[in-house]
Amino acid sequence: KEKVEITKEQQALMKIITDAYNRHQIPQDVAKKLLQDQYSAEENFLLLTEMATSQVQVLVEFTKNIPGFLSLDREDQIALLKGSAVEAMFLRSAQVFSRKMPSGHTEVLEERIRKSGISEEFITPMFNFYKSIGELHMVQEEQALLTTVTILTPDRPYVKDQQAVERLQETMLDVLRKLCVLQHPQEPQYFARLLGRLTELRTLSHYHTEMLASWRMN
Ligand SMILES: O=C(NC1CCCCC1)[C@H](C1CCCCC1)n1c(-c2ccc(-n3cccn3)nc2)nc2cc(F)c(F)cc21
Repeated sequence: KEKVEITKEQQALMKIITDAYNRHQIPQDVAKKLLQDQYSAEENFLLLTEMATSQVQVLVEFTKNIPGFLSLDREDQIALLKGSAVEAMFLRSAQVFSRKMPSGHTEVLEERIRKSGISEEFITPMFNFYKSIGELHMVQEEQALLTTVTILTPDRPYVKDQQAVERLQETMLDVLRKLCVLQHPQEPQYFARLLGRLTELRTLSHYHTEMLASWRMN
């Protein structure tokens, strides 16, 4: 069995990305807001647009800290951000939902989201995704690297130099793979499960436009 070891450079890379990921949290905690009050479908829709907008700004700031990202072609940087914004938003929502909360809070939060105005057909796939992320019990380094791998997806629309993005993504995947082996030694398939979530994430993100269009306003 080969000894898996994270190099000094990979350690430094992971620290930069994790610190940036933790620094760029959403300003006010939306989970707390949703637990405090019940909002109308219109208010929830507005809250979602506000959260999604601030999340995009957070995402732009975060990508500036991904070593090598700013060396990519400028237009490719924009194509990667545009292509990953919705996935990053659902991934962050899943991580917010999976956070350890006082008992009973997650159930209330789930109920508030179920009743927020999202149409029925999207509720199940969305919560299936949230729960499958929760079951992974990711450490924060894994969360930060998974978001980074999602942003550095070479086959987004309009990306010109896919090789350059692929090289960056490979670098991140190598660190993430080693981290998974070290963090979850009993589960050799953990890394593969983690990447499988990205497929589920992409599918969920295809519903995004329809989810907004079908928001049940009273
Ligand atoms: O604010 C949210 N997510 C943000 C976005 C940025 C980063 C942080 C979280 C929302 C929220 C807006 C108010 C109503 C109720 C939902 N949220 C969502 C969500 C629901 C639907 C959508 N849709 C996307 C297109 C159509 N629907 N996106 C996110 N899941 C959540 C899970 C939580 F634990 C949770 F706490 C909130 C969550």
